[in-house]
Amino acid sequence: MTRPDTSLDTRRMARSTTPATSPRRQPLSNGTPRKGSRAPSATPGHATPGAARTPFRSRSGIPSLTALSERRRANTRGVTGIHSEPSSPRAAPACPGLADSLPSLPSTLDYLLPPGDDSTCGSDNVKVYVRVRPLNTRGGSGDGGPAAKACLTCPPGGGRRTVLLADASRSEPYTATFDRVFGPEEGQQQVFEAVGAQLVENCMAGINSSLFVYGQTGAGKTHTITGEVERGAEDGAVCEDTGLTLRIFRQLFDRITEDEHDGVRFTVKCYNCEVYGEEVTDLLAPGASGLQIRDGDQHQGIYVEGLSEHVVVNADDVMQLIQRGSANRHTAATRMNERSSRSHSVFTAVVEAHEEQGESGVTHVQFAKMNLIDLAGSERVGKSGATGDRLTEAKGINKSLTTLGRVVSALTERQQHVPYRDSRLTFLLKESLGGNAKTSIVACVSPSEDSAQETHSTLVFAAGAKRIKNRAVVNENTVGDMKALQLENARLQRELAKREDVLAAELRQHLAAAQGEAAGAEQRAAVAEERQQQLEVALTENHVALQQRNAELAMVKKEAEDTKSTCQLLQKDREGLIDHNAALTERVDGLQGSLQRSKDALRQSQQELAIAKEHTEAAIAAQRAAEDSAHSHEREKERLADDVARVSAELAESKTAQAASEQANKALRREVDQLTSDLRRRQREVQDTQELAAEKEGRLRREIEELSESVASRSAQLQELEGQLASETVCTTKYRRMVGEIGKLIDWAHSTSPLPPTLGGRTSPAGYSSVMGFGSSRSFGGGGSSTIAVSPLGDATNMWGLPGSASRRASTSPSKQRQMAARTLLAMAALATLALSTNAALPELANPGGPPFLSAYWKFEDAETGGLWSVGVHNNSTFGAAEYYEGIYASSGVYTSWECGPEPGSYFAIANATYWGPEGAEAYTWCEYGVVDLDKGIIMTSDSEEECSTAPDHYHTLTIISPISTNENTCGTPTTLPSAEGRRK
Ligand SMILES: Nc1ncnc2c1ncn2[C@@H]1O[C@H](COP(=O)(O)OP(=O)(O)OP(=O)(O)O)[C@@H](O)[C@H]1O
Repeated sequence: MTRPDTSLDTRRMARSTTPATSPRRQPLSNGTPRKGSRAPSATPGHATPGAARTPFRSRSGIPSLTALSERRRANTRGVTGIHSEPSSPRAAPACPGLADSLPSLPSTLDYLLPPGDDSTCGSDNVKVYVRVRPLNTRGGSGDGGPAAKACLTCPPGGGRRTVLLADASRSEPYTATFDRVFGPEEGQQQVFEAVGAQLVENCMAGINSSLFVYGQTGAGKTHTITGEVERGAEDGAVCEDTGLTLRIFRQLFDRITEDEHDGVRFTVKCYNCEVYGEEVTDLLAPGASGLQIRDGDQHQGIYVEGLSEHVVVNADDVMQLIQRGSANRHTAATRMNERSSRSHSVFTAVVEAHEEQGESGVTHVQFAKMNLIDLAGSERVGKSGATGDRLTEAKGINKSLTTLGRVVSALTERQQHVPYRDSRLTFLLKESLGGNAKTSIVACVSPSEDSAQETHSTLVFAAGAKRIKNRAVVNENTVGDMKALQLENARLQRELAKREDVLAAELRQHLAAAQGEAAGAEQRAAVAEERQQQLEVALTENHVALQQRNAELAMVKKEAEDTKSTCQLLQKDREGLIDHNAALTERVDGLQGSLQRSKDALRQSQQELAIAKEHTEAAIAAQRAAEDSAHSHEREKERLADDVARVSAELAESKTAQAASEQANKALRREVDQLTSDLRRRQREVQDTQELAAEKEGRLRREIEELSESVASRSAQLQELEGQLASETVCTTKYRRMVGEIGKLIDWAHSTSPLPPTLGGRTSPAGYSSVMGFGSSRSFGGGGSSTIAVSPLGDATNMWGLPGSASRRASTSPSKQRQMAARTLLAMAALATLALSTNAALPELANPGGPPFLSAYWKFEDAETGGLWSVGVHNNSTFGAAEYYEGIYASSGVYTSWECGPEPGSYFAIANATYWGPEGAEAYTWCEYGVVDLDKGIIMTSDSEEECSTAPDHYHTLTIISPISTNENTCGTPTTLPSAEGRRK
C-alpha cells in the first residue's frame, strides 16, 4: 500500500475527482457482452464484468480513455447494480435478454429508492460475502478433524445468501443474510467471479477497491486470497486452488490488453507489506521494517512511507511478487493451522491509465488503488494452545482485530469518532472502511461444530460490516504539457483582455453617466439657486406689500375711528338739536300757550297778533331749519354707516389678502427651508471638498518640502560644481596665460635674425640634416662630450645650469643663441602646457624606488624653418621628479640654478627640447630644460621675462605632428634612473 504516482498534480486531482455514480440510477446492463469476456455467472444477482460491458468506441473505432472511463464506470455501476438485492421489491428485475435489446434507460424504481437503505446493500455499502470452508480434511487438528460435525448450513430458499448456524450451545439457530454465501463445494473460480472480477472493473474505472478476508484461524482466509501459488507459477497460470489475487491480476492484464491502444497506456505498480505486532514491514524488501503509515492528501490516501514499488506487466510478475511476499510473511504452525499467518498482509496495486488527447498535449489520467488484505486469524488461545511467541502474536492479533471490530461498530453506529488510529491495522484500512473505496469482505468460516463460537463471532462481525458505507470516487485527472498550458494561458489572457476591455467600456459609461449626473445636479442647483433668489425677492416684495397693506389698513382703521368719532360728534349734535328741538317745542308750546293767551289778547290786539304771528312763523321757520338740519344729519349718518360698512368690507378683504399672503409665505418658507437644507448639503459637500483640498494641499506641501530638500541638495551639488567650475576656470586662465607666454616667446624668437649655420653634433633623424645639441650631458644620454652646448641667452652664468657646457659653447652669436634659446623655451612651454592640459594622457615611466615619473615626447614641425622640434616633457605633480633632476644636475655640477625650481607640491613640468634642421638647410639641435609651474608660469633661471617683454607683434606657428612613442629618445632621455645614493653623489 503506497501513494499513487506523485507526478500527478494532486490539486488538479482534487478538482477533477468525480464521485462514483450511484448504481441505483443506472441501468442493470448497458449493452451486449463482448467477445472474449469471462463467462457470466449463473448466480442470480451477480453479474460478470463481461456481461456488463458496453462497446464504447470513438468514430475511429478505437475507444478513447474517456470513453473507456465512461464504459468502465458503466460497467462498474452495472456490476454493483447487480449486487443490489435481487429479491428486494424495489430492485429492477434482471432480465438479461431484454436488457441487451433495450436502450439504457434508468430504472424509475431506482430513482424512487431512498438513499442509504442498508437493507438493500446500496452501492457504497461494504459488500460482505461468507465463505464456508469444507470440514477439515487436510490436517489442522483444531477444527474438528474428519469426524467433526457441521453446524453451519445454507438453508434451501436462501438464494445462497443466508446461513444458518445451529450448534448445541444455542437454543435458537442464528441466521444472517449476506451478499453471497459460498458453500464448501464452491471453488476459487466462483469466488473470483462473484467477488474478484468487480475489483478488476473498479480498477479499470479508476475506483479504489479493497478486499478483506476475515475469520478465525484456519478458516481459509489465505486459501481464499492467495491460495496455491507454487503450481503453475511459470506463466502466471492458475490451478484449481489459485487464490483471488492472481486471478484478479490475470483478468486485470487481460482487460488492460483489450483497452490499451495508441493513445492509452496503463501502468501497474505493486506493493506488499505486513503488520506484525504493530510493526509494518515491507514483504518485498524484508529489511525495511518499522515503516510509518501516513495519511496523505485526498488522492494519496493512506500510504506506507518507504514501501518498495514494483512495476508489473503481466500476471507472472505478480505471481513472483506473491511468492516472495508469502515467503517473507510471518507464519507459524499452530494447533489450528499448520501454516498459520501471524501477521496481517496487505497486497496493493496502483493501476494508472494515461491517455494523451490529440496534439493538445493534454493527458487524461485515471488511477485506482486496489488493496487485497489477508488478515491474521482470530484464535482462542486456550483452544489453539499458543504459548510463548505464538501467545504474544495471538494476543496482538486479537487486539488489532478487536480494534477492527470497534471501528466497524463506530462506523455502523455513525459515531463521531472512529478509532482508526488505535491500531496499525485499522489505520492502514481507514480508506477501505468508510472511505474512498469500494470494499468487499469475505468472512471465512468453518462449518464445524467445534468452531461454532468463532463462526458465530465472525458472522456477527460480517453482518455489522455490511452496514458500513463507503464513498468511492473516480480518481481521474487531466494534466497538460507546456504547450497546452501555454495555449490555455494565452486563451485566458485573451479572455482577461476582453474582460478588461468590457470593464473599461463599462467604467467609461459609468463615468460619463456620473459626469452627466453631476452636470445635471449642478444645473439643477443653479436653477434652484436662481429660484431661491427669485423667491427671496418675491418674499421681500410680499413683505413690503404686506407692510403697505398693513399701513393702509391702519390708515383705514384710523379713518374709521375718525369717522366714528365724527359720527359720535354728529350724534351729540343731533342730540343737542333734538334737545334744542324739544326746547323749541317746549318753547312752541309755551308760545302756543302764549299764542292762546295772545289770541285772547289778539282779539284784543290785532297788532299784537300779527307780531305774535310773525314770531310764530319765525319759530316755524326755525323749526323747519332744525328739521332740515336733522335730516341732513340723518343722511350724513347713513353715509358714515356706508363708509364704516365699506371700510369693514375692505378690512375683511385685507384680512383675506393677509391670510393668502401668510399662506404664500408658508409655502415660500417651506421652499426656503428646502433650499436651505439643499444649501446646507451643498455646504457639507463644499466642506468635504475643502477637506480633500486641504489633504491634497498637505500632500502637495509635503511634496514641496521634499522638492525643497531635493533643491537644497541640488544647490549643494551646484555649489560643488560651481567650485569645480571655478577651479576649471582658474586652470583655463592659467592655460591661457601660458598660451600668451608662448605667443610672447614666439614673437621674441622671430624678432631675431636668420638661423646660424649648422653647428653639427648628433646624428639627425631620417630626412633631417646634422644637428646641434644643447643641454646637459645627461640629456644626450651621456654623450655630453659630443654636444655643443649653447647658452640660450648667450650668458652661461645666467643660464640655469650648464656651467661646464659654457666652456664648450658653440661659435654661435649671442643673438642666434638667444633665438635658439627662445625657440627651445617656446617648444618647452608649448609642451609643458600641453602636458599640463593633458596630464592624464601622459604615460608613467618606471621609477624603481622613486616616485612615479611621467614623460612624453612630441614632434613639432616648425612651419617657418621647415625644421623639426623634438620635445620631451617630464611631468609630475610631486617634488620627486624635480628631486630627480636635482640629483642629475647636482651630480653633473649644474645644480646651481635649481634652487629657484618649483616648490614642493606645486604643479610643474620639466621639458627638454631639440631642434632638428631640415636636410640641406641650416639646422640645429637645440636642447633646453625648463620648469613650468602653473601658478607661476614658466620658471627659468635666466631673466627671460625681460626678454619676453620685447616681443614683436607676429606669431610663430607650431604644428603638432604627432606624439612620438613614449620612450622614443631622440634627445637621450634618461631611462635608467639613478638610485638615491647615486643621486647624492
Ligand atoms: N475452501 C477451502 N477449500 C479447500 N481447502 C481449504 C479451504 N479453506 C481452507 N482450506 C485449507 O485449510 C487450511 C487452512 O487454511 P488457511 O491457511 O487459508 O487459513 P487461514 O484462515 O488463513 O488461517 P490463519 O489465520 O491461521 O492464517 C489450508 O490448508 C487450506 O488449504
